Amino acid sequence: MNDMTLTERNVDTKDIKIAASNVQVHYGETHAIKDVNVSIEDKTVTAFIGPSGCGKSTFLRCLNRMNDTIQTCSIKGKILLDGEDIYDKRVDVVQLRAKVGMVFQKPNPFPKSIYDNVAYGPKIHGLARGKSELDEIVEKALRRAAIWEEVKDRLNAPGTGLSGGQQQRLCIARAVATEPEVLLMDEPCSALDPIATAQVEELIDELRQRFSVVIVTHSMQQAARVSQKTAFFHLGSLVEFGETGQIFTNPNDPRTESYITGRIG
Ligand SMILES: Nc1ncnc2c1ncn2[C@@H]1O[C@H](COP(=O)(O)OP(=O)(O)OP(=O)(O)O)[C@@H](O)[C@H]1O
Repeated sequence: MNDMTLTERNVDTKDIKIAASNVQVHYGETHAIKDVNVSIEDKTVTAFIGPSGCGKSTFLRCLNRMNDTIQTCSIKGKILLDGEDIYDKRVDVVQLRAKVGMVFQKPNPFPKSIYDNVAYGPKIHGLARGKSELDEIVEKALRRAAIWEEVKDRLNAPGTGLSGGQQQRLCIARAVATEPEVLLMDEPCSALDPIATAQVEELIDELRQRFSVVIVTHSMQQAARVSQKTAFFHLGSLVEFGETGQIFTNPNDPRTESYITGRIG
């Protein structure tokens, strides 16, 4: 190995996981996303911030075609996952959503056992060859979501019987069980108390060792704590995107500054 190779390896060039270009979203007449271009890096937490109604959730949902289910919603532009167009007609949306998993604002476990909540995805995607392999996948996912110790003795109890914070970690376990490459989180802590929020935030930091996490949050403190990259949206436009530290301490755009100092929002 020569010196050149060593130098090149030391350069922090993260792979681009998702590249969105010229994305426009309409709900009927409402122009919700206006010409957004952004690259989401692998093994990075990217936070989407901005005032209510600015399009954060809409844009997040474009990244795994969650908006497909909304009749009035039309999307233009291009979103590439590892260079492949996710809106290509040949894309299997169920497979896409296994690769690009999602955790919602309100914990939404299925009305099934804790075990079945996590086993469901791996089962439908044929990830386990038998019961013991499925057991292993379920345990691994619950461990990764930092909830295994709390539920290992009651795997057959209903998921809906857990506390809010536990339910949210169960939903994270369900999302990671299919070995996603990207995890989208839409205000995942807004229904949680400060202790459960801290647990989920810690978990987000661990999850990014394995894949890329995109989180919509209303809490600027949370964005500053968990993310490395921040995107500020305003009235459907992506106003500013950059290193989280820079966005919060030295924003380039006056609108970003107004938002982070509490003047708009
Ligand atoms: N299903 C829908 N049908 C019609 N309009 C919608 C729909 N979902 C969102 N919108 C509109 O699109 C715009 C962007 O909404 P979106 O929920 O993406 O914003 P947001 O930044 O996530 O807001 P919040 O922080 O309040 O959740 C808003 O004008 C909203 O009213």
